[in-house]
Amino acid sequence: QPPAADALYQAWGGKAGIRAVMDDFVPRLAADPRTAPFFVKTDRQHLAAQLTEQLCQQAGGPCAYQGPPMKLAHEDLEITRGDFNALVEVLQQAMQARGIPFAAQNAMLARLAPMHRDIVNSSR
Ligand code: HEM
Repeated sequence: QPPAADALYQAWGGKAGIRAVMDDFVPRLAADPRTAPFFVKTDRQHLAAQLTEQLCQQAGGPCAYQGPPMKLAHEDLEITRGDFNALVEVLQQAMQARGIPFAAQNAMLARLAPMHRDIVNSSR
């Protein structure tokens, strides 16, 4: 029997579980010296809500991210591969802190990783 389409969503504890990780993740992004400069003016509640919709959708949950496409959302930011990797590390810290099972952490990262093509736009 194949895994349910929303197995990853369930492993994350549904939308509330995803939101809890994002509420941990966004303040970490604003605190980590590698990512903080990008988020000085950010509305953290808005970002956590938008990320929740997006990760919920990526996990196969009943959500539809309605925000700007990733290329447009990041085009003025000069994001390098190193910046992207730093954000992934901070996300790993948040997932770990919220007790997301390791396999479910990696499955989510695998779904987000291809977005680097639309987000990394600088080699500085
Ligand atoms: C897979 C990786 C990433 C995902 C899924 C992601 C997702 C998002 C989403 C959903 C938004 C909200 C767009 C909106 O509603 O306007 C956003 C905004 C933003 N992202 Fe990313 N992002 C990623 C990587 C990065 C990286 C690597 C950086 C910089 C280190 C970054 C910096 C920002 C900033 C500064 C904003 C704007 C926040 C604001 O409204 O002030 N993102 N991102």
